[in-house]
Amino acid sequence: MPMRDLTDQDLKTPQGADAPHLRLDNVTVRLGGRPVLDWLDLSLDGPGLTVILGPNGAGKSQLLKVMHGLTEPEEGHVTWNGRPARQATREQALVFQKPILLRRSVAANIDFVLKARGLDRSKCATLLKHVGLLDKARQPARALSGGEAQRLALARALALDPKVLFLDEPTASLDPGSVLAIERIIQGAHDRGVKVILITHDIGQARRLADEVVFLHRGRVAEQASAHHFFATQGSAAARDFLQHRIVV
Ligand SMILES: Nc1ncnc2c1ncn2[C@@H]1O[C@H](COP(=O)(O)OP(=O)(O)OP(=O)(O)O)[C@@H](O)[C@H]1O
Repeated sequence: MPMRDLTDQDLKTPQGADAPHLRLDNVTVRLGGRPVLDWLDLSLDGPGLTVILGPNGAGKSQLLKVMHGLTEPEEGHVTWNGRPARQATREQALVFQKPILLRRSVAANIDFVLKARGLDRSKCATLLKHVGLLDKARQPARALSGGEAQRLALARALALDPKVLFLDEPTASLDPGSVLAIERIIQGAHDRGVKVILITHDIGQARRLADEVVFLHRGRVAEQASAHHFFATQGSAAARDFLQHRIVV
């Protein structure tokens, strides 16, 4: 594995001329004969950490896939800085709740994406150190614990120097220590100017990390507000019920 000293530059996100601007207009996705995103409108402007909250089945994961350009909506448009979402995927990285790792070493999982994108392969060690996995570099990735695997998935995502990082429940079913370790990595990316869009069911995590909250209900944006405002005063009964751990209808 190529090794060299750490530099600040290794983890610095290249800043484009613009902070990212996302627009979804009238987005509809139907699955199994029913709309899971239903004429949805949403704008996310500038950097910061946006948390997407909502009950099970609200359409959060589908929304993330549409924003990332992985799924084409049947109706409507998704644009990043005016370009169709599918043309912006190389500036973005997505981490799923259950990371899919190559049957190779921990280091090879990072090296693979650096090589594939023609990026500086010598930053592999830097990234592994950043997520606390340098001592496991030569171990099989498939033997990592859930929390370690998720940290490797984050390192692999950060290897792409994304301007936007999509995270779909990255800390689900992890212990509190692992959750905090991953939150520190997410916060670090946010502090370096990466736009982070995070789905979580952990309200404490949303309070700790969010600059802005988007509350999704039945495939539509029920609320969008600064985190401070959202947690102080919810504008919809659905969001109030959600925060009070009541069943959202
Ligand atoms: N392939 C599919 N075929 C039919 N329906 C689907 C399919 N994938 C997802 N759905 C439905 O779409 C709806 C939205 O799913 P999605 O996974 O986006 O919800 P979510 O808000 O992320 O839920 P959760 O919090 O449980 O992860 C759900 O009702 C789900 O059952």
